[in-house]
Amino acid sequence: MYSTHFLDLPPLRSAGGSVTLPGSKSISNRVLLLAALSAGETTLHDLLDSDDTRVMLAALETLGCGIERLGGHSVKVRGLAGALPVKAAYLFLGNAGTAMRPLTAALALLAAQQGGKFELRGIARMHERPIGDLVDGLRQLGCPVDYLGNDGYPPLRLGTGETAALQLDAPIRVRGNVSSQFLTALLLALPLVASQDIQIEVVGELISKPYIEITLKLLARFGVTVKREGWQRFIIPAGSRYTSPGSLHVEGDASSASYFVALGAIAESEQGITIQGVGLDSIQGDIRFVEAAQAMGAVVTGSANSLQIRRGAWPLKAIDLDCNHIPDAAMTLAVMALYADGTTTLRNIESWRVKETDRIAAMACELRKLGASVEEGQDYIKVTPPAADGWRAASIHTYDDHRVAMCFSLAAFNPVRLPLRIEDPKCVAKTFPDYFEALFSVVQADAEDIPVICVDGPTASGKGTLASQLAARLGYELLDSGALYRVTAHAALQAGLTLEAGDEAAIAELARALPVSFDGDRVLLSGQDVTDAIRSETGGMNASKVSVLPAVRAALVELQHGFRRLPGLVADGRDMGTVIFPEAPLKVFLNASAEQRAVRRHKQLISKGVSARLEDLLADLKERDLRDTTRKSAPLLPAQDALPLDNSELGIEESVQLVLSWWEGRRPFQGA
Ligand SMILES: Nc1ncnc2c1ncn2[C@@H]1O[C@H](COP(=O)(O)OP(=O)(O)O)[C@@H](O)[C@H]1O
Ligand SMILES: Nc1ccn([C@@H]2O[C@H](COP(=O)(O)OP(=O)(O)O)[C@@H](O)[C@H]2O)c(=O)n1
Repeated sequence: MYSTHFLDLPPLRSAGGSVTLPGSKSISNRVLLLAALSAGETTLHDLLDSDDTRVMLAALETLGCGIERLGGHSVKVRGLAGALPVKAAYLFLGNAGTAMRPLTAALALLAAQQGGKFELRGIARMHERPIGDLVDGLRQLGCPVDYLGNDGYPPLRLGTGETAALQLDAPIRVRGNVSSQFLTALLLALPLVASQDIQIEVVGELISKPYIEITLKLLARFGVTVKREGWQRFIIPAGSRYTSPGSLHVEGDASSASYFVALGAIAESEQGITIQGVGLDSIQGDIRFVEAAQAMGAVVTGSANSLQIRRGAWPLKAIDLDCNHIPDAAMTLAVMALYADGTTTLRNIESWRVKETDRIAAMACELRKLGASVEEGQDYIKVTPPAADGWRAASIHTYDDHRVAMCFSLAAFNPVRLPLRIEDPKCVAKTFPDYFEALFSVVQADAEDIPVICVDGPTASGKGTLASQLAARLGYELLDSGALYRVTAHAALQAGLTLEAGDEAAIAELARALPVSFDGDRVLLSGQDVTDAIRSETGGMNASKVSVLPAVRAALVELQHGFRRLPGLVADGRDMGTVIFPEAPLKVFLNASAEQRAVRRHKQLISKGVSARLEDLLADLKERDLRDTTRKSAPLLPAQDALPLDNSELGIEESVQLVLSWWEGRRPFQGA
């Protein structure tokens, strides 16, 4: 996951390959609860790992349910078979609506039936999210429920510790036009107490039917078949009992699929995009996004559990669509509209106004930043793409809304090759923590569009420190080119070679196929951790010796170019700006006095428990400087367009901030 303040996407060119989607949030939390309420053990595979599911798992453990994490995205749940081993508990449910509502219903009923007492709380925002309709329904059933804060909102106390008689004769009436999660909560909970037929009556038109359908299908997997009359009446048959299906795979999230369906429709591609984990048999309503994408031009084929998408019509075809059936995925259509041949109108989307943010206002504002013309109504949005010369490099504000962040990433395919900034990219954690990693695994940019920041300079000037900080703040890849010379020298010595010109060809051959890999800050040679060996002062001196040999330098060029990957690169070395990435948009030449550098290195070594004499270090460092600056091949010199930075008097953070401000000055996102 990218936890940076922002993530800059270079202009993207094409796409192709396969992505596996994280599990559906709605399904994950429903099956966790169902498995916990069932008799028997259930192994759940492909669960979503997110804030909401973590909260649910913790709550179930508190309630005495056995949870065994099997690694990957699998857990084994030992069900409670409807019994309450823990009769009193305090549950903190964060901001997880998909945990708060169903747990409220289930625990209120079980507390009344078995004499329990539970307190359910969340974060402040959770205490502003209404729950009154559900509480009214539970009170009709005879469950004692108390508001501990404001009436109509969590926190709640469920039960009194005594049993209470349940009234199951009269139909329970719930309003259909409020959150379908209340109806889902009752449907999940009532089979626990179905000593007789129990009826739920929906008053008014039921919204979000696809989500109720998911609930009913999952109940059936756990052995409970609810009868329904249209969408107005649901009957839970007497004697219903949850039984474990043994194991169950959670489908990939169909709303998350929309970004990759759109990607397939937008990007040039030889092989197309394949989505694994969700397909045409999906039980999720948002799978119907596929039809909307097809109407805009996507060519989609699929099987039960996967989808293949290719670009069809280009430009995309503008559409006019009622999006009531796919409210979440429809945001993706608003971004696809940037590539359409006219004005796209998305109607019946008033629910966007009350989601994570006012999504109609948010989409309109951000689309306009890109240059689109947007008309916004109470329940619709009309998007007209920018003219070819009307596109702007925008910094997209994401409103703590995962879907805004994900759908706008597709604007990086703009035809005028402008980069795009996504603010607060970690907001995708709500449903798809590794969204950007998944995106980068299937998209390509032209190498010259992938930005490189070069940090060159002499030993102990702070290059490594500065470069790794820059990479961390920008979410960029890091190239520690010195490590490659260090590993080459190490491999040469291991192979019995000298580090002199006589062995140049042999060392170069080794370097050309160097089996080096990086694992965090560990350096591996043929899978063996050689970090400590190469990071020694002798390792540095040996590197300096092999780095003089032109054939060795040439042999390492391709390996270094390979580090230029999405979304960008910070490269640290001696010749990054002069030889390896001469067209890099920012080059920094770092320096500090030899004495300062010797003191820094001395401190660094002492802190690692390595004893060293300052005078020796100063002499070594001067020797290395001399060799690096006077060698014939790629000597240590500032590139002509490098910005010098003498950090003798600057702290680390000051240096980092200064270079970040230089970088910002070269980015096109004005006023970001
Ligand atoms: N601007 C700075 N001010 C003070 N110390 C620094 C600064 N930059 C780096 N250092 C310290 O100097 C030492 C050498 O830095 P390092 O990044 O390893 O240098 P290089 O990669 O250029 O050899 C480290 O202990 C680091 O914490
Ligand atoms: N791009 C590079 C990087 C390192 N090197 C050589 O490799 C040696 C070790 O590099 P390094 O960056 O790991 O060393 P320090 O600056 O951290 O001491 C340097 O002294 C250079 O001689 C190089 O020639 N070109």
